Amino acid sequence: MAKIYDCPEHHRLRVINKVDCEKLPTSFTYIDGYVRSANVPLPSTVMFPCSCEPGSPCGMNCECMSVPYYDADGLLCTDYPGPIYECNDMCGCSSDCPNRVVQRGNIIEIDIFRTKAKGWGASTRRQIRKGEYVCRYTGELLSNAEAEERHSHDTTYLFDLDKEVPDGNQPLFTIDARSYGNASHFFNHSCEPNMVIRAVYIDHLDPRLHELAFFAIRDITTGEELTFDYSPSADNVPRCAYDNGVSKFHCFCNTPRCRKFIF
Ligand SMILES: C[S@@+](CC[C@H](N)C(=O)[O-])C[C@H]1O[C@@H](n2cnc3c(N)ncnc32)[C@H](O)[C@@H]1O
Repeated sequence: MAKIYDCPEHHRLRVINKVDCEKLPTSFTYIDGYVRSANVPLPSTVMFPCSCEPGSPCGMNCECMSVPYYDADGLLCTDYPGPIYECNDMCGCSSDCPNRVVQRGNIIEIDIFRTKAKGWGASTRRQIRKGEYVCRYTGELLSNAEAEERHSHDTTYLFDLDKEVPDGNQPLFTIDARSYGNASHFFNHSCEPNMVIRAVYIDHLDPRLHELAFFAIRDITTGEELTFDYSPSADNVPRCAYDNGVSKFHCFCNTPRCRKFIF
């Protein structure tokens, strides 16, 4: 009973259901950017330009490349865990600068498909190289308090903007992808994922409001499900902590190193 339909309202997403008669929920609206709550300020606009030759791409001597986030092909150096500072509107460098990746937008076409045990999931329509940028995490930009109040029972669509928040401190803002978002709304959890998420700064340097972008951490084959680890620090938590009932979300990622629970 394979059903495949193009979703004009969901941009380039193609929806495939070979499992049941479920259709994509109409409560979800596709957006590539953000819906900003009144409680979220605009980011502070302080930016620093690099000093590269106008019109040419940055070279390895440029101060913005002193931490090489990307290689010459625009692939993320996946061992680098920190935030990425891309060249911005004040920089003179050209649009093909290797330090302008996320800002060029995503070019990977993604299918939404019905999984057997995890609801909807997302897969790639073409091969993705290790380090390749996949897409941003988009949705409603809320204050952390607003997000907690809305979804205290199920936080799986919430992404705290906490990449620069010291351990133990609360982030100020959160992205909620439950009702608005792009293909990342459908990214499921895996204990052995094929993507990571990184903080990215493009047109501002406000640490409270960094962007979030997904990158492949290994080569991904055509048709493969796109996944990330919802709880990466849980790798260090002994399984007995889950067995003792601390966690409640069962994981069906079905990978050899599955932790059995998402969190
Ligand atoms: C952010 S949503 C992902 C998209 C979702 N599958 C859907 O149908 O819209 C997170 C939800 O997907 C399901 N999910 C994601 N990863 C899972 C996994 N590894 N095992 C079981 N359920 C999973 C859970 O229901 C979770 O609350």
